[in-house]
Amino acid sequence: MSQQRTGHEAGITGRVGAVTPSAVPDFPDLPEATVARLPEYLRALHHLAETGHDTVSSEGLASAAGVNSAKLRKDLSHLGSYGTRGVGYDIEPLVGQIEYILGLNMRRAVALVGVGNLGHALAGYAGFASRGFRIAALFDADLSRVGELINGLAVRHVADIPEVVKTEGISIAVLATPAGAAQAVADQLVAAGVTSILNFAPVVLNVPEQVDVRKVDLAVELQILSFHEHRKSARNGADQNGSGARNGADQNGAEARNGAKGTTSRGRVARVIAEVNGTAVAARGEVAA
Ligand SMILES: NC(=O)c1ccc[n+]([C@@H]2O[C@H](COP(=O)([O-])OP(=O)(O)OC[C@H]3O[C@@H](n4cnc5c(N)ncnc54)[C@H](O)[C@@H]3O)[C@@H](O)[C@H]2O)c1
Repeated sequence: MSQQRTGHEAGITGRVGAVTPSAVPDFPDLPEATVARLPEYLRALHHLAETGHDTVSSEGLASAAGVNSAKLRKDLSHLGSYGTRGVGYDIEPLVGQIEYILGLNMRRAVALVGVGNLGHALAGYAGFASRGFRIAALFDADLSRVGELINGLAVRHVADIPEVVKTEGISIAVLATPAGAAQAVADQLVAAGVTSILNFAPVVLNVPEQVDVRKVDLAVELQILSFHEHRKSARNGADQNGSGARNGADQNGAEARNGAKGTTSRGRVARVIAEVNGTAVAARGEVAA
C-alpha cells in the first residue's frame, strides 16, 4: 500500500462538513484497525441520520459505535475529519467520506461459491444490499444444486466462474465450500480475476500478493470467548482463594492462640498426610523430615 498524506497534512482542518469525498487529496494510508472500525462508524451514522440527527458529538458517535471517543477522533483524523468544537461532526458529509474511503459509493458485485447450509443463509441475507453489496452470482459444483433459485438468482456451475466474473464485473467472492475444496476454488476465482476473498472455510488459502483474503471463523470467535470465560473463572477462583487465604490466616491466628489447648490445622493436615504416607508425625504437629 502506498504512503499517502492524511487530510491534516494536506491542510484540511475544521468542520467535517468542509471536507467532501472529492476533497480527499490522496487516498489515506489507514491503519488496519481504523479500517475495521469505519464500518461501525458508518452503521452508527446511518442510524443517527435515520433518527433525524444532522450532527453528532464525538462522544455520541463513539458510544453509538461502541468504541472510546479518543480512538474515534484519532480514526476520523486519518480521514481529515476533525469535527467542530461544541458541534461535533456533520453526519451527512461524514457518511459520504467514510463510504468513499470504503469504496461503497458504488454497489459492489459479489460472487458466492458453495451454496450449502451456510451459502444458502448468506445468499438469502437481505442485509448485504443495504450495506453496499449485490450478490451477483451463486456457484456450486453439485449439479443437483445448479439452477436452484435463491432470492431470484439461479445457482450456476463453478465451470461458469470465468465468464460470469467477467460479465458481472465481480472482484469480491465469498467462499463457503468444504475446507478440502477451498484452495482449488480460490485458485479458480483468482484466475478469473477475483482480487478479494471472504473465506468461511476453516483453511488458510495461498493466494497471490495482490489478492486480499479475510477469514471468518465463528468457532475461533467462540474459542476467544471461551478464553474470557476461563479467565473470569480463574480470577474468581483467585479472589476466592485470596479471601480463603485471609480466612485461613485468621483461623491460623485463632488456632495459634488456642494452640496450647489443641492441635493446629497445619498439624491436623500433617497428621492426615502422615497417616496416608505411613510416616511419623513430630510431636509439635509437624511432618517429620
Ligand atoms: N466460518 C464459520 O464461522 C463457518 C460456520 C459454518 C460453516 N463454515 C464452513 O463453511 C463451509 C460450508 O459449510 P456448510 O455447512 O454450508 O457445508 P455444506 O456441505 O452444506 O455446503 C458446502 C457446499 O459447497 C459445495 N461444494 C463442494 N465442493 C465445491 C467446489 N469444488 N466448488 C463449488 N462448490 C463446492 C457443495 O456442493 C455444497 O453445496 C465449510 O467449510 C464449513 O466448515 C464456516
